[in-house]
Amino acid sequence: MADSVVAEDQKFSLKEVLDTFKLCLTENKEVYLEHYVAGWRGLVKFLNSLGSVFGFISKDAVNKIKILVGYLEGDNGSQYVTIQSMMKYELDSGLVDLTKRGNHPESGCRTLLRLHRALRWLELFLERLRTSSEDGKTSVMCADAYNESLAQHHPWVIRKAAGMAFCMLPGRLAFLEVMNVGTPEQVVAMLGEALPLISEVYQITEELYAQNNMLDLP
Ligand SMILES: CCCCCCCCCCCCC/C=C/[C@@H](O)[C@H](COP(=O)(O)O)NC(=O)CCCCCCCCCCCCCCC
Repeated sequence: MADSVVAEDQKFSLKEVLDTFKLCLTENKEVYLEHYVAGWRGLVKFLNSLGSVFGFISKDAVNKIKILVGYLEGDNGSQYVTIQSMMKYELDSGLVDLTKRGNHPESGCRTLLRLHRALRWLELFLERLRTSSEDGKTSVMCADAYNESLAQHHPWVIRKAAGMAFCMLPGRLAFLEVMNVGTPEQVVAMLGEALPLISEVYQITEELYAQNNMLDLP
């Protein structure tokens, strides 16, 4: 993918993603948009390294990353430092389509909500991977995590395409290897470190959207 947001030749490392999620929270538990987006960039790198069947998924993620980077680097970038400040700014300025898509189809809030839902999938999937046995099937772990989370927000045709892509996932060992951490035991240990961070960022964001009645933004 010739894309400046996620260059193809960059190698994925789980450590890098872990580090970006570590940077995500401010002292008073707000979520830095810059690091959140950087975490997603790292994950997309991983997805790209798995092959072109996942292209339609990474393309959508990259589009959403680009929208958010556009805001971060735009004239009102200072309003987009944290998810909290973004939400306040967009709501106060009437920049969010709350019930149906209209003048603001690509608000930061609705765009980030899509990635946020995908973060729940990631959390569920990585937890399955972490606790799986040697003969565990990544395709099944991935599909179970998806059905429990993101699938509820996707129409039939996307669910179907996603289901087909999952079947192309490498087996557990090969999968752990692409993470570039070391032995399977070391990957499992690092997942154990990464998951609470991902989970905390997810929970904080989820509560924020819930408090503002924005969990169903169109
Ligand atoms: C490792 C295998 C990767 C499987 C990825 C599982 C998620 C499957 C998602 C399928 C999304 C299909 C693409 C289209 C989505 C959009 O319709 C839909 C709605 O957007 P809209 O309201 O703007 O229309 N978009 C979304 O829900 C956002 C999807 C974002 C998916 C990002 C997935 C990144 C996966 C990263 C893999 C990392 C693996 C773990 C490594 C440590």
